[in-house]
Amino acid sequence: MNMDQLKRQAAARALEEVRDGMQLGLGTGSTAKHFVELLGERVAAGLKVVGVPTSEATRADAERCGVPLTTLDEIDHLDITVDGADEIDPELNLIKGGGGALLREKIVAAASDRMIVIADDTKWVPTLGKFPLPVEVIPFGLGATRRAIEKAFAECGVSGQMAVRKDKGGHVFVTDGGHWIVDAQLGRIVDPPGLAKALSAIPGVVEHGLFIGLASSAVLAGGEGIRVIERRKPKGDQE
Ligand SMILES: O=C[C@H](O)[C@H](O)[C@H](O)COP(=O)(O)O
Repeated sequence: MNMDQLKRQAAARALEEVRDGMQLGLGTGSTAKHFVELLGERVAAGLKVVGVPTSEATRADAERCGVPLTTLDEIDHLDITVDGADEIDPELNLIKGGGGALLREKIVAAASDRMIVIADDTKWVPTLGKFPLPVEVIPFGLGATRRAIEKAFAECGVSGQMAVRKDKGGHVFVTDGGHWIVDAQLGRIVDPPGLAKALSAIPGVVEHGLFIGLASSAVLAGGEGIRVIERRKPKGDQE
């Protein structure tokens, strides 16, 4: 089975949790796209749900697949968000934002009763950090923001190269929110909750790709089948 088939399997397993009448957060990326497509098939067969997309790309996919959409202004909570991840650790802390959608993804995940992370099992890591950590920043004053980020890294016992993300054409990548992304090659993040807190406190940092205490479960598809890992601590508990 190839990687794409594994991603689709994980998406199909998460879909089993969806019930009629649910309000869903729709993640972004190649794995979440499978979920939106499979959800669209269920909607066509009569399932009644509404979704809040976490990016313009997912909005377009959902519209194409016939999934009815709403916003967090029109509804007051989401039952489940299903989203992919770039790395998942045994505490179900995540690195997200490889596709640049981390800000909306985090807003949507935080508004959800449950967040189910779907992935092929190569995303499962003992320690976060091999995948470059995306930090979404305001372009104004970027030099000062970068220095503050470096200081936060040092205080949290990590260091590494930082680079402003570029698109395929070599232009600065601009997020759906109109911001830029700095990717930091940290290697090994020893204290993800501590680093998340330090980055969130920096003016100029809009959001970062550390998702701490947000995932309720992870569905990992691998050569030997599907593993579902439940979070031990309640949602929002960062200790
Ligand atoms: O910004 C993008 C998201 O955080 C994605 O969920 C993450 O990058 C994983 O994407 P994929 O399923 O394509 O590996």
